[in-house]
Amino acid sequence: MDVKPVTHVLFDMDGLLLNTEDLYTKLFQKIVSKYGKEYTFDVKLKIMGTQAIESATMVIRELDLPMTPEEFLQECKKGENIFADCQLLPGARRLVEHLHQHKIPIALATSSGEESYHCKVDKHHTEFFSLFPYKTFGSSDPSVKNGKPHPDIFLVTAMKFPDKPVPEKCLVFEDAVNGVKAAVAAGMQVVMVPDPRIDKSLTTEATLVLSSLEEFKPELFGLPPFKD
Ligand SMILES: O=c1[nH]cc([C@@H]2O[C@H](COP(=O)(O)O)[C@@H](O)[C@H]2O)c(=O)[nH]1
Repeated sequence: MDVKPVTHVLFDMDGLLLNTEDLYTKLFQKIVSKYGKEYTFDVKLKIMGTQAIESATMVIRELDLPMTPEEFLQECKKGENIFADCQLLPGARRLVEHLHQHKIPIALATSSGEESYHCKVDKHHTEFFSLFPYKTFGSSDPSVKNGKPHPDIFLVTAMKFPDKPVPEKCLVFEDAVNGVKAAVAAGMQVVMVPDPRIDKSLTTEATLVLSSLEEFKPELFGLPPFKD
């Protein structure tokens, strides 16, 4: 594990900061059940981290659904209140507040669109996400030409920092294989906190693999250590 010091930190959102992946599974299963299909983890694995229209296109193709991506996204929109009471994942608050207190530049880089972000954040997490001065919403940001696993979203987000860090100085936190691939393609180091169902062989591109953000030691990447 070849670890280099970093100065800027970029966070994925779904499945990394927020426990929305189980909710996505419930939402997608509800939609595909109408066609007698099962939203398996194998299918989910391919879709996690991709942008809305790509997610819809892939699930339709994988499960052979008789609908257009637009129709699928309309169905998702009808069920989006499922995200309203989502929770922060263990370790997320402590890590983000710690970096904020130590004035480490941080940003949010989620493939979700801005509208989807608000469904997840507005009820309980506005104050927490106000700690991120820079945010990129892949599904609704035209400057993100290609979604994860392409590097665009992380390169676009890094350019939002006034001091324009080089990719090597950026550390990405991700849960999805597509997100890790995007970070590596962007030339950034990446800490992966994968769903336990993800096969170990799919985590080898990450700089470091943790089972929870609670395990993270900032000093490993030259960041200020936790006091406690
Ligand atoms: O079961 C699913 N998980 C995740 C996604 C997609 O993964 C992205 C999660 O964004 P991120 O991990 O970059 O925060 C969202 O765009 C969402 O559409 C999905 O479609 N289905």
